[in-house]
Amino acid sequence: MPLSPTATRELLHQLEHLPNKKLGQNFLVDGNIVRKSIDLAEIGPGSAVVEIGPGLGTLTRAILASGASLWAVERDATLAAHLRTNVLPEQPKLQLIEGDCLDYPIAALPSEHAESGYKIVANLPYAVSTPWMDAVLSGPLPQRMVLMLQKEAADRYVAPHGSKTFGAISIFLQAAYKMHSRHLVSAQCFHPAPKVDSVLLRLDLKEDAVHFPKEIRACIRRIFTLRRKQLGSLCKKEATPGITAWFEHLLSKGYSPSIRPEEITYQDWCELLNFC
Ligand SMILES: C[S@@+](CC[C@H](N)C(=O)[O-])C[C@H]1O[C@@H](n2cnc3c(N)ncnc32)[C@H](O)[C@@H]1O
Repeated sequence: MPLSPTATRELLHQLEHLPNKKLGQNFLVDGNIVRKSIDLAEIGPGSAVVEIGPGLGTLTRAILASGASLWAVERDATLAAHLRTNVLPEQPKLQLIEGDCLDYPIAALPSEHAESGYKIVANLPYAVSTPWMDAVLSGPLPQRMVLMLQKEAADRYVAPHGSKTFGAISIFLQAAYKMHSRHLVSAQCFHPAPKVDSVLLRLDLKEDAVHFPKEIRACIRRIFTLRRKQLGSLCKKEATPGITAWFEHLLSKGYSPSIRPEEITYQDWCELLNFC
């Protein structure tokens, strides 16, 4: 396992591979962070786990060492070939596909595992973390996610209503997940060191998780593209009886007619489902 910057540089040299910035190739080189990710995930024999972007296979091997079964998706052809040659043959519990996580948000996880409870453990490619999360939220929802993320994205996921970063993704995530823990991770834990701050986040599925259907997620996303406008005029624009009735319900609860979308709590956004 290349758990030092030197070993990682050597392996990349052997593979004649330069880390690709566009694919967010910042490889983990810190054993403590790998261990922490596995501890937070609480996985073992019998667990079904999905990993996005296994890269050189560092986190991958640690997940497999726990005894879990793993489904992974890697977009980079060189890294996927490395994993097929050097990791797959010795790891019967690994299923790897070469592809884009936006097309395969939970890799090739079979539907029986997706329905009966699975976890996601990943050091995400930061550029696609939000559209990927949106795809994951289409369901079936994972029981737990332990994710390395750009701090800015993590902040949006857990932003409280009323803050500038509260948006559609905050509503969908907070309706379904509770944040168990959030740790800042130093840039020195990666090779090459990223220029942005990173956070390790654990999210656990709530017992009373609320799942927004696709059309309602699209409607809320449209509303948040005009987040500085008054919610009343945005609801009028949407022009559906459900959203009009929901807005009237908000007014009856004491919200001001000039309220903006970001000032509504995620719980009140969840009530939209009772009207649609
Ligand atoms: C931050 S690195 C993590 C690598 C490895 N898991 C680790 O922790 O060292 C992100 C990984 O995601 C891969 N990747 C980037 N975009 C992807 C996409 N759209 N779909 C699947 N994998 C992607 C990169 O090639 C890279 O291997």
